[in-house]
Amino acid sequence: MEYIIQTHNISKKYDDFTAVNGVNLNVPKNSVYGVLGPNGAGKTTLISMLCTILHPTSGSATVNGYDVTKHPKEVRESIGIVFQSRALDDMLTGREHLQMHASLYGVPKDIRQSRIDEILDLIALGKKADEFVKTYSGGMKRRLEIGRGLIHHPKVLFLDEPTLGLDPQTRESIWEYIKDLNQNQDVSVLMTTHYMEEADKLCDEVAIINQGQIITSNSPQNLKRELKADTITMHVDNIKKFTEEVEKLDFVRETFVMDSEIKLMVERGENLVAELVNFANEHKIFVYSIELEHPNLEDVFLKYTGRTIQGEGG
Ligand SMILES: Nc1ncnc2c1ncn2[C@@H]1O[C@H](COP(=O)(O)OP(=O)(O)OP(=O)(O)O)[C@@H](O)[C@H]1O
Repeated sequence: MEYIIQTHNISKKYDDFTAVNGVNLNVPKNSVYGVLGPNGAGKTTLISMLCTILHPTSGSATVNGYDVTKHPKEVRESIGIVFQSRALDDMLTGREHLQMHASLYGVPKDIRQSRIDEILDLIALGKKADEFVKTYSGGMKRRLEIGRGLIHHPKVLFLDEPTLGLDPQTRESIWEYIKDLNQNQDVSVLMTTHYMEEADKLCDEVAIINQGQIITSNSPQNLKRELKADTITMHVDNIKKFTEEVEKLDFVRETFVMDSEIKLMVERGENLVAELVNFANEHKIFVYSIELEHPNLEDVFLKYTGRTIQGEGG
């Protein structure tokens, strides 16, 4: 596997406080990779080191094959950065922001105009491209910031909390946009988030970071699978009898009965739905409905840290 970002025991101390503690990351090329963790976990510190904004206290990292401490210039040329702090000037237009950035990032003059048009097309600002940023919606501003990070065709885009503070609808449109960028523009994306749903929808792989350390990493799907805790909820006509019978089955780990519904904790629930309906029929029990739920990334976080991610002030 080819990796676009690799870190080897990278650490950062602020005086005596260790914000990032011996992190090893392997980010596959052309993936969307999520660094997940509560506020203060060390996410921003970690990506700041990868962007050459902060110097590691120890350990090393490469981005696009370049060492972040030995070849910071080459690293910077390889990356686009969209950080949390909004840095748009209300009194400039979207196009002017892109013009400024293109010149800052040394996009050659003869291709600057076409590059700006290309990015404007990509971020779909439409007529708003020539209006002041102060008239933009939250989503438009975020798209402009992302477009600005792409003006010099970086290989890697760093996104720090890309949808922080945005409403659910705008958030979804940014997600689609990031996915599209990754798939159609061959941009690898490293993003931080404390929104589990965001990581689940967007990321090919995630690393869960807590108190400066990676506690686990894998695809969201595998992380959830590892929990082995699917829930099957059934609504049946004779709950008492069904509960008695179903509790005899080996694959049923636990049951919870609520009114006329029973919740069964099982592993790999997708293989058991048909079996449970047949089982009920064999016992002359009518099934009104059956529903399968997989655990979410929030459950994964809870398992590894013993607390919820949002409980940390997210
Ligand atoms: N310049 C600094 N000096 C001292 N401590 C710092 C500094 N910057 C960050 N920290 C501390 O390091 C820890 C990690 O901070 P960091 O910003 O990397 O976390 P984060 O996971 O990005 O959190 P958030 O989601 O809130 O941005 C926090 O406890 C923070 O208070």
